[in-house]
Amino acid sequence: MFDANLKMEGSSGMRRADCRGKGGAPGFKVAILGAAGGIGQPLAMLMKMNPLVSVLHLYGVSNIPGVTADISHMDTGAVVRGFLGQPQLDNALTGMDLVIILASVPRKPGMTRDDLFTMNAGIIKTLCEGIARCCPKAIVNLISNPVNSTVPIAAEVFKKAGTYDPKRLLGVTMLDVVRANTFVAEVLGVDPREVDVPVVGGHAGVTILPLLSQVKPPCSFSQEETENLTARIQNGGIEVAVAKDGTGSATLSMAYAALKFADACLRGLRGDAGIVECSFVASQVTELPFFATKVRLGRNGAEEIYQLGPLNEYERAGLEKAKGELAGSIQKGISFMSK
Ligand SMILES: NC(=O)C1=CN([C@@H]2O[C@H](COP(=O)(O)OP(=O)(O)OC[C@H]3O[C@@H](n4cnc5c(N)ncnc54)[C@H](O)[C@@H]3O)[C@@H](O)[C@H]2O)C=CC1
Ligand SMILES: O=C([O-])CC(=O)C(=O)O
Repeated sequence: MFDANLKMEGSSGMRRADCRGKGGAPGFKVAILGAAGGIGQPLAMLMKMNPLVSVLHLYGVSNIPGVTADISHMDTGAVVRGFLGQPQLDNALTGMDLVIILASVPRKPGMTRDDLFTMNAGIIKTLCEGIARCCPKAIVNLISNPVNSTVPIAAEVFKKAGTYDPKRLLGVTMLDVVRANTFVAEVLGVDPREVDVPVVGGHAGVTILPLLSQVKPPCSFSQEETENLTARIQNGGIEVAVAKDGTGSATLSMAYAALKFADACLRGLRGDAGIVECSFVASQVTELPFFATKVRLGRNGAEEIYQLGPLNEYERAGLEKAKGELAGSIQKGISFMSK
């Protein structure tokens, strides 16, 4: 019964799914890798609701048939197809415009994101080799932790394959921005949708650097508010992982943030003007080869990378700490690929 979508690779179920797709709305082809996990399931649902998506490929190593069948019953435009296990990776990726990578292991309380390196580095390498083979022009949204190291790993894989385009590889730090907007709005007593906090650096601990002096609408915070807000934004991941008591890390807010970022990338691909979001990308803003700042998203990915803007003394000190930790995490990713 399920197999409407899984057996579809070469079965009558596939033919049914394809037929339904033929009259589908024009739009982009999106693959989610790790689609049956904690973030993957709600993200798959949100992407199925996104009118910019015409084809949605769900790839993973377990539970893909059920998630695919379930999502495919939603009466929205995107055609959904499931792909289970590494032998189906290439089919999942072929022809994709945007690939969102979640596949990996999340952390538990007491672990740092870096503790995930050993488990996740090899997974990211394999998936990126697939992207280089099957959809080298796709925009890649890399969510799997530790982002500060997985993005350099992905860059090295693409360089090795001769497909590297730094504009198309985007580390997702959107959840830091989402959290910053929410926590700042709480302090200001305003609607979070009216708040815009740039968060720069990377995606772990002190490398997450909210620029509270650049909040829009313009506002000011006491030193105590600045320190508390910065600490809460930097520790947002721990706050959720501790509350989940060992059962996982942030999934629902991350799916929301991933949708927000992927939608911005798709609007950029469509040619919309003025799409600006924060992302961890190859960068010359600092002496480090990768750094998160605001970037302008366009038909080719991150087409323009913005400078940091004026920093106050507290932020300048935060920047030095962030760069110290980031340098090691980036090097760890690069070294993994040179072994
Ligand atoms: N960038 C960010 O802001 C955030 C990143 N994350 C990270 O996102 C990642 C996913 O988190 P969750 O969805 O909560 O984890 P999860 O464990 O619930 O889901 C991960 C999925 O990946 C699949 N998977 C594992 N190995 C795979 C492989 N070799 N090939 C394909 N699929 C594979 C698993 O079967 C599972 O379905 C973690 O690395 C987590 O740390 C989480 C929250 C925020
Ligand atoms: O904290 C974690 O492990 C997951 C994550 O990256 C976040 O929630 O920001």
